[in-house]
Amino acid sequence: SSSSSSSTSSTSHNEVPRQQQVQFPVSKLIRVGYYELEKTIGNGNFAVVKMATHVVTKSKVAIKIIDKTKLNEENLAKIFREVHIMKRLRHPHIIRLYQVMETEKMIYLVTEYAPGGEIFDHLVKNGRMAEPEARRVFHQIVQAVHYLHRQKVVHRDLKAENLLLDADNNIKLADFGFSNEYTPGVPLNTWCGSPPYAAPEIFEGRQYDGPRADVWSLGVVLYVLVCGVLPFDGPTMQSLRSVVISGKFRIPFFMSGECEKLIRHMLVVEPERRLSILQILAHHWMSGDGYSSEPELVVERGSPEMSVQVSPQLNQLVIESMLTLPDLDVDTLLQAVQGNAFNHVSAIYNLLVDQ
Ligand SMILES: CC1(C)C(=O)N([C@H]2C=Cc3c(O)cccc32)c2nc(Nc3ccccc3)ncc21
Repeated sequence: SSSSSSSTSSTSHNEVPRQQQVQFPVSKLIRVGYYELEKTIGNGNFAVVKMATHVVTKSKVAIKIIDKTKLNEENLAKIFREVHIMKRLRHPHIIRLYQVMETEKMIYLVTEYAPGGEIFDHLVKNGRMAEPEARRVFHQIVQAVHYLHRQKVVHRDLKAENLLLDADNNIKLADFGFSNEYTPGVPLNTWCGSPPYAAPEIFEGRQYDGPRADVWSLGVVLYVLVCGVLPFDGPTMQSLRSVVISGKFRIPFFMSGECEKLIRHMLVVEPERRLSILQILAHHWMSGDGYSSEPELVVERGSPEMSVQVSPQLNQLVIESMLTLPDLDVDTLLQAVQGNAFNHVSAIYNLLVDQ
């Protein structure tokens, strides 16, 4: 029931007291670690992803909650590989892993939250992108994949559904479930990714060069951004397979000549003849109409910025953490200060630094 508030000092006597809003009791807060769980943003077969807020920093994060008891050996190994890879990545256009919490039955991956959702949904809602917008977005995607390949990681599941957007409509590459480390020159052979984005050599079940297969998927992504539809599609896997292997796709009237050239040099059936990432970045369409590609800040692995600098702000924070979160043990603090930890204190530090 609503209670009428007896008005306070500011109201003169003849004013009718304000009807106070009906106050609902605060819903029962579910806390995991130092995070309060909020709405569900994704449901996978073994995982649910929820938005959450850090109780100290008030930062918004996403938490991927995985029930280990529902996973077989293979999927469990995939999760640990995903975590192992994400721990090594630090790039403005790749979702950042902040913290890993594990109990007997559950794993909680605390990551950066991308409020803009999937670029796929953005295309469904707004239709195909104008080329200048597609150029800005695709440039960020190529930079993220270029960074991955420099870290000797292939994504293997690049698709519009895994390209998330942050609050400023910048790209945040997500979902490293299929990604893997690779050794240049050593071919891979695991069938991966989403069929409409998969390279011909993968459909043929042949061994394939990881980075070149990612480049094919990037070609499909660029086509989707500019056209709003898939270049290769079909009612059955068999018909899709044959159209991909044929390498035949249609260029709509509205696509610029430069964009067509770039796409035709990425969607090449022969992996060896496909453009490399560097050639894509150097392509005329990528610079476009005076598109100034300012170099993005990239924290390379092993660089001094990568290891946590014990800064005054961290010291201050450690003290505050001790005060507000009494049940922190000392080695959590020590690990965080040494850097490359993914625990409560390093999460607080990195969430504040990124804020
Ligand atoms: C933890 C992580 C990286 C993740 O696993 N997901 C899931 C959840 C939904 C989903 C998807 O729809 C596509 C890819 C990844 C995901 C995330 N989703 C978001 N934002 C979002 C916001 C509105 C709609 C969709 C995604 N931020 C971070 C993540």
